[in-house]
Amino acid sequence: WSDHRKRKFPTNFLFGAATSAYQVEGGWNADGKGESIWDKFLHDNPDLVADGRNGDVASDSYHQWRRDVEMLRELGVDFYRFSISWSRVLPTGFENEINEAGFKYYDNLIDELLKHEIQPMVTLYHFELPQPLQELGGWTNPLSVTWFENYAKLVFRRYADKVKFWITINQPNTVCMEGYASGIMAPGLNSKDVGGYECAKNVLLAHAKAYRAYQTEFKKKYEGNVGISIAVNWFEALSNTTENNEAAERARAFEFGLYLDPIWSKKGDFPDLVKKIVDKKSTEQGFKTSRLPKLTAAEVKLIKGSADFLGMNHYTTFQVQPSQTQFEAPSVEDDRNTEYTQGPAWRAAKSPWLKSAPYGLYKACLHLNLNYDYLPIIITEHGWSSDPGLEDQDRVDNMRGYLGALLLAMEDGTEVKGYTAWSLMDNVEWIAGTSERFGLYEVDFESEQKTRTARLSALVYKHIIESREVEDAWRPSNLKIAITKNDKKNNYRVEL
Ligand SMILES: CCCCCCCCCCCCC/C=C/[C@@H](O)[C@@H](N)CO[C@@H]1O[C@H](CO)[C@@H](O)[C@H](O)[C@H]1O
Repeated sequence: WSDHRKRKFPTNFLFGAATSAYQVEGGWNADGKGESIWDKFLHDNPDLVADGRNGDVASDSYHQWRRDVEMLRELGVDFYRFSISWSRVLPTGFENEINEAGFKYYDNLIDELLKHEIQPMVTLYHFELPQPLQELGGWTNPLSVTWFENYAKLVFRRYADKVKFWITINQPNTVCMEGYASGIMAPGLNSKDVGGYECAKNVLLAHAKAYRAYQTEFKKKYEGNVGISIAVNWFEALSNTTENNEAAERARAFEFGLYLDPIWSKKGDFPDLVKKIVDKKSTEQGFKTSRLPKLTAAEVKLIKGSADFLGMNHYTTFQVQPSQTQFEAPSVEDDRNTEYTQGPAWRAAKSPWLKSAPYGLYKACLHLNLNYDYLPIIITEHGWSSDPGLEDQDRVDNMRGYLGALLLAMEDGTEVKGYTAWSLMDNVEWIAGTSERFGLYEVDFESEQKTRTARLSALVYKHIIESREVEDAWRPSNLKIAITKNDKKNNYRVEL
């Protein structure tokens, strides 16, 4: 695990930084933008936000996008992962009413990126459904599959010539289980028994329809890649007992297998383990049909193989044992029956769920290799939360630890094509507001321009990108960052 051989990222490995629309853009109702579920959720529940800062203004990227691109140039990244706000371009969610001013914002951003040879990696859906669609049931309505497909096609049509990396949906696990089951994210539904699973089915179908549409209409001409980002944190047994090993297997199946298996497993469909548990409990609980919806043979076929790459969002590791308390039933929690802890000695970030355990990334990568036949991966998010402050040594240590683990996983056969730091800048961390800072750049939320200043981690990341290696002892002489010409900039056409 820790020999001292020098390992380097290959020259065609891509480095990037990420944000999402609600978290950075602000301009929540500017120039004809419609209301999204996050606008409504936090306007209706202001007390939910830890420090009261919601996404109304956020980091003001709606106006500060030139500075954002300048920061990306300072870092020397190959690509910028950002999301399009569905409500900004289609205020009602439907394609009959297009907000040209909203599209203009993304036109400007994309053109500015390309002008500086930074590739746009566009996420079509990062947690923000247009509110009018939520009022029709949101992702629990089977029509959501068509709503998303139509929206995706419209955006593909507009940008297929400029955007070569697409992510359909960010973290279906979060969208469904935190939005519809636990309700701690928008739209805040508490449908612990059925809603989360219905959402999972529809989100997967929506993703697959968008993928197939790209294949049919755009792939040949534009040769872009379409993937999906899934939260793949690592879940392992708290100790080596049969009960704990089985609980860890359940955690992996419910937390990410539910979304990975239908796309990448040999037979497609939801994991057998999840089907077996939910089907059995549903019968015992008096349901006539399983709370886990069935995928028809045609749906299994549609979803299977519907991605050019896995966008892996990885932050941390959880140690798993069977739940020590009885969950309310019926519920996803009761189905999964797990309890998570984290190593007491692991360094803790500002977010209560986030501790540093780089070996977990290595194990997760090997797990994916073994179970999903060496699928191509781009790390589409990894990051660390802190208090404000420019000397973020913890973030630096975390990034170095995880990039070191990634190099080992690649050496051991994992097909990783790129890495994305979350986040380019401080932003609205959902209900944590701005109380948890994830940025390589600090944002002064009190200032008029939402002034951005490079942290130590920005300089270290820049050095890693330039040198393509992780040097623990490297430190800049000061915290000034400037744009350097990078002749070796990657040509983004990655072979997947
Ligand atoms: C003894 C302590 C044990 C702590 C156990 C806590 C149990 C918590 C239960 C699980 C909670 C899961 C938390 C994991 C969350 C991340 O995977 C998720 N937040 C990643 O989402 C992306 O992360 C960014 C930073 O949070 C976010 O800003 C971005 O929008 C998301 O795409």
